Amino acid sequence: MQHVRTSGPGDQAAALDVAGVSHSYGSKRALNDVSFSIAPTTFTVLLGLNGAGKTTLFSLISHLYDTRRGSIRIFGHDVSRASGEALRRVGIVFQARTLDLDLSVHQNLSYHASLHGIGAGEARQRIAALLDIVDMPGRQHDKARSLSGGQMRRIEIARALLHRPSLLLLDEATVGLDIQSRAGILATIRKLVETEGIGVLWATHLIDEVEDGDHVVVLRQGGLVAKGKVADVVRTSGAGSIRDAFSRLSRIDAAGNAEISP
Ligand SMILES: Nc1ncnc2c1ncn2[C@@H]1O[C@H](COP(=O)(O)OP(=O)(O)OP(=O)(O)O)[C@@H](O)[C@H]1O
Repeated sequence: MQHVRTSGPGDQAAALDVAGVSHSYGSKRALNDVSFSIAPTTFTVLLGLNGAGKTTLFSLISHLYDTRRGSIRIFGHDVSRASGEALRRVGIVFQARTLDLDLSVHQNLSYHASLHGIGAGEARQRIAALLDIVDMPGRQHDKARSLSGGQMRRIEIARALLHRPSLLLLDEATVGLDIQSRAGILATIRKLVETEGIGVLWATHLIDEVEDGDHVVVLRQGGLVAKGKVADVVRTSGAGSIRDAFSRLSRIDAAGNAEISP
């Protein structure tokens, strides 16, 4: 993986720079000294089995939790010290469903547009354009309750893009969806990298969501066990495929210890 380091905020900075981040819930260590960077306009898969620490990392990046050990920078802006500047550049789709089911698609989106200071006229145009991008054209007046799980996810993706972020984070965005909806949403997000030039961090435990050209960051029990381009991770782990590499990298012995050192 390309590792971009800069001394301060700016366009040349990494889209996301996670440096030496640890987090504990009481005595439970959920993340342990995790460091990686993602470059702008790349699709990076954050891979980890249940409990690997993906959601904890997203909670720190989105400043739901304060980062007490290590630092997180978004385009050079420190999430703890300049959270407004940092978070303005990021859109987030959380694992849990967050649409208000009693509101229409437009009402759900325009509420968030106003939170971002987008006026009503601009919001209307932006919403129409985003519904096209997420393959839900003209669905402004549908009640959220009437949408399928996959369609709701698409609206949540549109909502995360309202303020034109340069980095999009998605936490298990396809969980609970059928195989066709999963593939469709993944294709939509991959296209966004090309057409909108945004960087994406896609968290999943599903190895079939990884493609050969992707970058991957692999977490196991809160530790980073691999990072880089798929081909590099496959080679360094001595595996024959990314599926095989993930299986080896995620392996835990009977005593609950990791079998392969990072
Ligand atoms: N609020 C909490 N209190 C205590 N422990 C927690 C809390 N949230 C997460 N953990 C623990 O921290 C570890 C990492 O959990 P996390 O949810 O970040 O992993 P994950 O990779 O997102 O898994 P999943 O895919 O199941 O959501 C797990 O051992 C989990 O049990």
